[in-house]
Amino acid sequence: MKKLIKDFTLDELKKWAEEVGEKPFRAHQLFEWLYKKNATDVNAFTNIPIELRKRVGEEFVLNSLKVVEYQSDGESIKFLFELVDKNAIESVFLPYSYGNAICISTQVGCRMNCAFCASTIGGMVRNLSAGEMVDQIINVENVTKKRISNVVLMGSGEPFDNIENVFKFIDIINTKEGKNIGARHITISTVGIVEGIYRLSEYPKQVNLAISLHAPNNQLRDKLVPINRKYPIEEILKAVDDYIRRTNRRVTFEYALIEDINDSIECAKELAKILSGRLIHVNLIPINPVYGKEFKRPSRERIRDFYNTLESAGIQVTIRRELGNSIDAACGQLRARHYNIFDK
Ligand SMILES: C[S@@+](CC[C@H](N)C(=O)[O-])C[C@H]1O[C@@H](n2cnc3c(N)ncnc32)[C@H](O)[C@@H]1O
Ligand code: SF4
Repeated sequence: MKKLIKDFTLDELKKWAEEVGEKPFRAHQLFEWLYKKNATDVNAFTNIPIELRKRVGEEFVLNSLKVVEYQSDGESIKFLFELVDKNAIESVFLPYSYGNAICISTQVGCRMNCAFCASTIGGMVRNLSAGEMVDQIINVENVTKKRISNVVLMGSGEPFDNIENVFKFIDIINTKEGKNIGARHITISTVGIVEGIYRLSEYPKQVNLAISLHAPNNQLRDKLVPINRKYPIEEILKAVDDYIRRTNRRVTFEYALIEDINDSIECAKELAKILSGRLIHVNLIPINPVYGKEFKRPSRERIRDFYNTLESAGIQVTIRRELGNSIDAACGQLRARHYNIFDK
């Protein structure tokens, strides 16, 4: 079976070149075509000898994704891709004033079972490889004709449930000869897998960390985020403190606001209390309604009151700019609809 060429780091591709009797600089040339020029057809590699081009074509898949559909709301664009094995994944292109961001998927589905998330409907199918994550960037750039400067791992899947491939992906996109995307422009969002947070503290690249908290106490979080029973809030905060101590980097806490569930002033006060004194920032996300789930978005006033309570308690807080609401933006919805997962 053919391998995906974007699963290879530069060093691995150099090794491959040597194994087939070529000079290591050929790997640099291949990287240039794949990541600087976003080429997906081996015939375009004009500075590579024809024999070697033939070999690359025989041994490797150059593009692992097919664009099935994309929807735009005038700003963001949501993509549905088909993988070589016919599974489907989503990515979202988000233009910001500071540059273009992409929200990528790290798994087909997710096994964490969060109550309000469409990604987990239908369960976890498989991990994505590093190259399949890289290809989300390449394909979105090729369709939009825009360069991506920021990457958030906030699509379907739990990045720390697929940590080796995620670190390899970061290596490939961060490499100067690859996409050359700065580590500080890459954000990993986790449901709070504690071992992953400790691994990230030791990871040499300065990527950002976001924690999906969504509740100020274990009683409520157990219901919304079932993996909390394994990794309760106090264990997550311990790991976050360790991360901040070692990296001196600010951590973001994501809090999806759900009407009458976690949006009371009491919840805001409790949240401020457990987070205060840390180098952190809270990002409030008014929940995206998910087909078949009962959760509702709070009123503007209630969101504002929650925000004000945190701010007056000295917590740095923002409300997420709502891009892509009209396009099934809640992660996993496009894919779930594609496969009629909602009806199963
Ligand atoms: C889809 S997850 C992927 C990354 C990782 N698994 C996590 O939970 O952080 C990215 C973010 O989207 C949030 N999310 C999931 N479903 C949502 C919904 N219906 N509305 C708003 N945010 C949602 C998650 O809680 C998380 O903060
Ligand atoms: S919110 Fe994240 S961890 Fe939870 S089910 Fe969705 S993708 Fe998985």
